[in-house]
Amino acid sequence: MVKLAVSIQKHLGEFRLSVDFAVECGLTILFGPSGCGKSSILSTIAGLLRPDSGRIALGEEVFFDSACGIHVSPQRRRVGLVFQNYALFPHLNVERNICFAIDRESQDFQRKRLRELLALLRLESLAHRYPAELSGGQQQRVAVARALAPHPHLLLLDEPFSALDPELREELRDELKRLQIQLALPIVMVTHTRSEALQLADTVVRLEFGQVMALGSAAAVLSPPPRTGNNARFSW
Ligand SMILES: Nc1ncnc2c1ncn2[C@@H]1O[C@H](COP(=O)(O)OP(=O)(O)OP(=O)(O)O)[C@@H](O)[C@H]1O
Repeated sequence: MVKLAVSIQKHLGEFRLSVDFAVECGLTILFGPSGCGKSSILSTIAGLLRPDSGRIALGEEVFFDSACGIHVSPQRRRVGLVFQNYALFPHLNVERNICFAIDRESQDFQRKRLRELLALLRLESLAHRYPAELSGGQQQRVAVARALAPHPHLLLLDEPFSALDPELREELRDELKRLQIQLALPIVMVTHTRSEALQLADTVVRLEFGQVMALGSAAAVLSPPPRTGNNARFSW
């Protein structure tokens, strides 16, 4: 199985991120309270944020290694990233939002890949709608289709369900799990919702104050909180 290994340090103003973890690829959840460094970790894996030092590798592919002077550009990492707000282009319809991310080998290739992605994310009937004409869940599916378009080796999701109502969250969690299994694609997802982590995770990395506090199965890492302490910051 491919392993994602992240061992990095980064100063962000007063905040110090210092994490060292390796996960077998499946669905990994980065879990922790607001401000603990989850999104910053995703950004370093995607290549949008450069660590001060350390190493990031996915299997044999080294994305970053300060000791060897390696910093692969985001475009060359083959990492798909879905932001919290989905970041769709408002002036492009669903089809064109997705096509934007498909390698332009040929028109036939592009049409074929577009059909595959529309079917995979169940978006066929929405292909000509604009983002403003879609529900939050539909926008999220378009964002995932766009992230998958260039055949990434890793998919990163930053709180993908945060804007959705509870019923839709449940449905889309199931869809995500289906996708992950169907595509055998490693996924790293950020959440601070415990139920989400319990339902989805093969591995949970629990973070606090820019550091890894625990790593393991969801059941092991997310055991019920003690009665005292400041766990109120988590969504238990
Ligand atoms: N460019 C920056 N300059 C200074 N501080 C930053 C910068 N980016 C992030 N930070 C700080 O780094 C810390 C970690 O931020 P990050 O967004 O990674 O946390 P998070 O766990 O994803 O939070 P949330 O769950 O609220 O999205 C925060 O304290 C944040 O204020």
